Amino acid sequence: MESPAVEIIDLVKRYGRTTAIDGLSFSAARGAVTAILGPNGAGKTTTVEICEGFRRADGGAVNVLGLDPSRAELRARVGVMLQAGGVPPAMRCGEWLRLMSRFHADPLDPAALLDRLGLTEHVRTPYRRLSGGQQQRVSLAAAVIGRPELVFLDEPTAGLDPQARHACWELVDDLRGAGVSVVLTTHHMDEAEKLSDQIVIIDHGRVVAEGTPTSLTGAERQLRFRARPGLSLDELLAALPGGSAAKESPSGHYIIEGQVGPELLATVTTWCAAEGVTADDLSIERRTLEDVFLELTGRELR
Ligand SMILES: Nc1ncnc2c1ncn2[C@@H]1O[C@H](COP(=O)(O)OP(=O)(O)OP(=O)(O)O)[C@@H](O)[C@H]1O
Repeated sequence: MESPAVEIIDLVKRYGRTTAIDGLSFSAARGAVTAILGPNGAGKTTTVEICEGFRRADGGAVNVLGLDPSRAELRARVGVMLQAGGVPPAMRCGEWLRLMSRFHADPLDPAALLDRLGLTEHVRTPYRRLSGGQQQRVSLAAAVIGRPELVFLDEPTAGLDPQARHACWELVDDLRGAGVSVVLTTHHMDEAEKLSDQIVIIDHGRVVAEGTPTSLTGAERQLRFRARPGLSLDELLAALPGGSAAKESPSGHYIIEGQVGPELLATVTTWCAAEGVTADDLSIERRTLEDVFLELTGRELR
């Protein structure tokens, strides 16, 4: 049987007295997009850098395309987009990409790739003169130029404007369409939900949840609305069908769960009217990935 694109078993990584990765295990399937999510400092970049062969683990096992990440033969088969840098500052981005393409047997056309990522007018611009978002796009292009079997993208859309984000999403979709395995990290929950087949949420160097976007968010719908903070939900709960739940989270945002149908909707709006409040932005929708993420990893800042 073919090995997964990435297999991580009981991974441990320490920096001095900090245990950054603490027994992490998950697999990323071939031909799929796997998103690694987690709060700042959760261990995403460390994990990806170990998979890329840039860092050594202190324990556990990592296999990339069935091989140890340090194996030189992986360089031609794996594309890597780093969170920052990696490009000589004085190098023009067109030149850089042409140079990168020469390391590969069957590269993509550098000019077409730059065009796709909206960089054509900057081909002669030295890397250091590009904006942060443009530099990101050059790094993304360099990661995929060699038609890799597997691509690691560390926060590929951080700092990108909406147009560039969409171009990046399309590129990731095309990679999947071409059978490429993609492992990415992101802080954008909408991006993870939209792009990925599999999501792994990590915190404190361990997996706290994994699954498809739908298996994580569940199929059940919620009723949500905004109103003044501090409404007393006890009376509302008493009026709702048994098995319903009501909470205010965060302040001024109300979420009602249960049999979300006409009866529940009518009860909530009638109750709001009796309280003299208007239920703003009232909607019925599934839990979002962000809800799940915050429930699992908490609301404190890291
Ligand atoms: N080179 C290093 N030396 C010492 N500690 C480090 C080093 N790199 C990371 N750490 C620590 O390891 C932990 C995990 O960091 P890592 O960068 O992997 O997290 P992350 O999930 O990628 O975070 P972010 O979302 O902020 O990019 C953090 O506590 C961080 O402070």
